[in-house]
Amino acid sequence: MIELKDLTKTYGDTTVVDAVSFTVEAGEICVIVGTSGSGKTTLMRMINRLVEPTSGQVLIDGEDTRKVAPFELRRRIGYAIQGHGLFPHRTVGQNIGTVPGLLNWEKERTRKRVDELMRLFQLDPDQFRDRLPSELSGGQQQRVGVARALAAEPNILLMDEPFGALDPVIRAKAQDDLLGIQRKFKTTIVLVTHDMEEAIHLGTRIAVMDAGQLLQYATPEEIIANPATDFVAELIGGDRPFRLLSLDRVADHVEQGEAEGTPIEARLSLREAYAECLWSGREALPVVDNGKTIGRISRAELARKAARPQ
Ligand SMILES: Nc1ncnc2c1ncn2[C@@H]1O[C@H](COP(=O)(O)OP(=O)(O)OP(=O)(O)O)[C@@H](O)[C@H]1O
Repeated sequence: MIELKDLTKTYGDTTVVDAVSFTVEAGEICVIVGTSGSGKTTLMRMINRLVEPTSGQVLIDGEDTRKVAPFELRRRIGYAIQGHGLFPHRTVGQNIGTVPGLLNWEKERTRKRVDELMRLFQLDPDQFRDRLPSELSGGQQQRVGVARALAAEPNILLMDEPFGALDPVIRAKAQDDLLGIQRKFKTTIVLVTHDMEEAIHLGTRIAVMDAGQLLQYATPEEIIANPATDFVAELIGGDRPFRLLSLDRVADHVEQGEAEGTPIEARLSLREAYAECLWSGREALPVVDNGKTIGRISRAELARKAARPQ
C-alpha cells in the first residue's frame, strides 16, 4: 500500500505539486492522468525519491520513505519510462538482469529470472538474449524495459508514459500484456499518462491532476459518471455514456426472457451489445455463456444505462 500525505513540491516560487493526498491499495493500478506540465511525473517520482518532496509524506506499507535507504527503495520499486531507457551497449539479457546484478543475486538465479520474464513478454530467450536493444523493434524494446523494471520482483512498479512511443495497435497489446502480468505478480502499479483512454482501460483508480492539484481520485466508473469538475469532464470527452457502457459486461445485465437472432456473448461489453442491437435493428439479443443461453439483454435497458450513467 502506498499512502501520499499532503505531498508537495516547489521549485523556487512555483508549486508544481500542491498538497496531494491519496492511497493506492496493494495490487491496484493507480493511473495519474493530466495535461502536460500538470505535475504527474514529479508526483510519481516523489514515491521513489527520485524527486525529494518539499513537504508531506510517502508511506509504503506504513513506513515513511524518508526513513528507508534510497537503495532499498529502488530495490522494492521498479521503474519503467517512456522510450524504455535501455542501456544501448548492453545486451537484452544484461539489461533485464541489471537490478538483480546490483543486488548480487547468484548468476543462475538471475539467468532463470531473465529467461522467465523474456518468455512472459513473448521474447524467445535463445533468440533475443544476446541482442543489443538497437536490434529490436520499438515494441520489443518497450517490453524489455518493463521486464527490466520487474526483474528483482518489486512489489511496486512506477511507469512513466510506458506506452507513449508505441503505435496504437501495439499499444493496446502492450497494455493487455501489462494487465496480465500485473494479475500474475499482483504488483502495485502507479502509471503516468496523458491519455484518458489508457487511464480508463488500465486504472483501478485514476488520479486526475491539473496545475499541481489533485482534482479527483476515483474509479474509472465514478470519474465517468460523476466528473468532479468541468475540466475532468472535458478530459473524458463527449463520449461519456458510451464509455460507461464499455466498462460494463453483458453478464451483469442479463434479463429473464427470450430474444431472436444471433446471440451475444455474456463476456462482451454493454457497448458491444448496444452496437449489435442498433446494427441489427433488434429490440433484444439472446445472451450466451459457454454456449448456453442464459437470458436476454434489451435495447431499452441499454439505452437507459447510456442516458443516465449512474
Ligand atoms: N527540476 C525542475 N526545476 C524546475 N521546474 C521543474 C523541474 N521539474 C519539473 N518542473 C516543472 O514542474 C512542472 C510539472 O512538471 P512534470 O514533469 O511533473 O509535469 P507532467 O505533468 O509530468 O508533464 P508532461 O506530461 O509534459 O511530462 C512543469 O511546469 C515543469 O516545468
